[in-house]
Amino acid sequence: MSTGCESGEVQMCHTVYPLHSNHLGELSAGQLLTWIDTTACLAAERHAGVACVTASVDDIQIEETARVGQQICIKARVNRAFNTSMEVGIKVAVADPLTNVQKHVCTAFSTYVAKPTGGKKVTLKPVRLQSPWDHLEYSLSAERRRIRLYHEDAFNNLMEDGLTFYDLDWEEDHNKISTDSTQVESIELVLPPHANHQGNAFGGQIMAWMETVANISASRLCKAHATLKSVDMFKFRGPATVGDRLVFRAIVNNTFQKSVEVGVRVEAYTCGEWTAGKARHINSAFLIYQAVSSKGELIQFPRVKATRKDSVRRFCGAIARRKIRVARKYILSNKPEKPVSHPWDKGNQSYLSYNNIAALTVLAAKSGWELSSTAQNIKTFTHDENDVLSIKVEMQVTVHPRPAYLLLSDLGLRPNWDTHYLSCEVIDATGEDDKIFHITCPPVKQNKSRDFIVLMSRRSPYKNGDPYVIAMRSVTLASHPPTAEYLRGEVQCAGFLIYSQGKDSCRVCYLNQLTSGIIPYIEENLTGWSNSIEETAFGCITFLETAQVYTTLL
Ligand SMILES: CCCCCC(=O)SCCNC(=O)CCNC(=O)[C@H](O)C(C)(C)COP(=O)(O)OP(=O)(O)OC[C@H]1O[C@@H](n2cnc3c(N)ncnc32)[C@H](O)[C@@H]1OP(=O)(O)O
Repeated sequence: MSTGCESGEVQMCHTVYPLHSNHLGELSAGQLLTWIDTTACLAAERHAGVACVTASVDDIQIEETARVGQQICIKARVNRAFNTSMEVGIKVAVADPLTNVQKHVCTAFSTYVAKPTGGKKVTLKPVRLQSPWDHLEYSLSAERRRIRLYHEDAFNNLMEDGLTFYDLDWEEDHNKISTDSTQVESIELVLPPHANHQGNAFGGQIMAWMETVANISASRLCKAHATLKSVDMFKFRGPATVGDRLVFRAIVNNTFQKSVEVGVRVEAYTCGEWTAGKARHINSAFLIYQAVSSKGELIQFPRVKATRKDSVRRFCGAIARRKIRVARKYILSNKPEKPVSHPWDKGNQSYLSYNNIAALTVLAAKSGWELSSTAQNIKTFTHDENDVLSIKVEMQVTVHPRPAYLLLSDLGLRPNWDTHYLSCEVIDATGEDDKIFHITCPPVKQNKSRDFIVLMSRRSPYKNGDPYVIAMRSVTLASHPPTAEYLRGEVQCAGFLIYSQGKDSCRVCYLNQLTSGIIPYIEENLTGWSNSIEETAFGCITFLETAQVYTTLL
């Protein structure tokens, strides 16, 4: 292990030996979590100059598996010191000595608190910022801290909604499974090798034990060897010390299409507390597993049957956590985005119009949409693939599909039902079915108002059963360049598909493949602070049901 360079970075390198791996010869997730925690804590202590404890660990997505014989390199550094706590950023890579190929395993952010000395809290010195990267991480860490400290409130908000906004019987599915057989209980005694010199059990060791029981629980449901894909944000509520008995209880909370969430609760007891049955709840964590079939494909899971009060709470909790995870991933990602707008000129108009319709049709047909809420006649879904997040809102409307199509494709009417639209005017057109709109939207988070230049292409069904399609994507128009008045945003792929459901009823699906220009408008919804998506959908249904009378008169 190196002592770190000038920048305060601490590195740990290991060759993966059989003792670090599972029966498949892959580095065990528990061992990885232990190394991550140790390296990060040492980076924190290097900055603080005193002993530190792990307060919390943000979501970790594990992108690559390391195998026996490969080398793991963990780099950790303090991004920002707050008051008594600091954020440590960790990067893990795996290298194969035979091929020299290096791959990214995961990025993690942990918070460490300097242990009080002589009963007094230790105020940390600020971090010395050198490179532009240091400055970027410094400012992003404040945003991450905000989300971290509100994590519990965000979760509680979503749970309140979850119970009102999720109808467990929304689909008739007789293949739903019970998770009762996935309950696992295990006990560990904290011995000196599991603890630091002050006798506190290492956070990484506790995480490794949690992973062991969670893995057993997930494997029982998968009927295959489960692999840890991600760890939800969690906090260390209180310490465990040498001599404590730690009881771990795991159970599968919910399944998504190709993953399962396992919840693990850890209770600590001294010998006396053990006999008296007085538990200290020191940690709860939620781990996401996947499993591969004998054909090498990811196993698809049936839905979970939640009947008892407790299993309903765990079922809804898993959906709420998934929402927060997805939101965090996209809100905090600072990956550069390629511009999505193409110039709208005579040479490519038909191509852009075709592409507009085709992109929306392909987005709608994708598999892997995860349901996030159900409420009366509205269902919302998310789709998270290759770092692209999309949302879908399905609305049941008692309107013939044709008036719904005419009303929704007249974007000038949209400010009547969608508060995210301030104004919308036609600025160019090649006919009734392909129009360019200039849309303005209200400011979010003290930023300027945004505007969008959007091509709307619409098509009636060619044959019975096809939907009406209204597609939208950004284009650039030389006559309407970005101005100082607005932040110019972009729409990658959005719009409506309207399916007939009998004489006077239709299913309207709104889809949007999110870009950084759109995320600010639904960020609070994604993180559980508002129901703006559902409220807008209610507005849309009411608008269609009351306005249709006018279109039928046309
Ligand atoms: C070598 C390897 C060693 C590995 C190290 C370990 O494993 S240690 C072992 C595992 N970890 C533990 O045992 C820790 C158990 N937990 C605790 O002891 C305690 O919960 C705690 C010290 C972390 C926090 O205690 P309190 O909540 O009472 O303290 P207090 O409210 O004053 O908060 C102290 C600082 O922590 C921050 N803080 C509190 N909870 C937080 C959370 N979930 N995520 C991020 N930061 C948090 C606060 O904002 C504050 O920062 P500011 O002051 O900056 O505003």
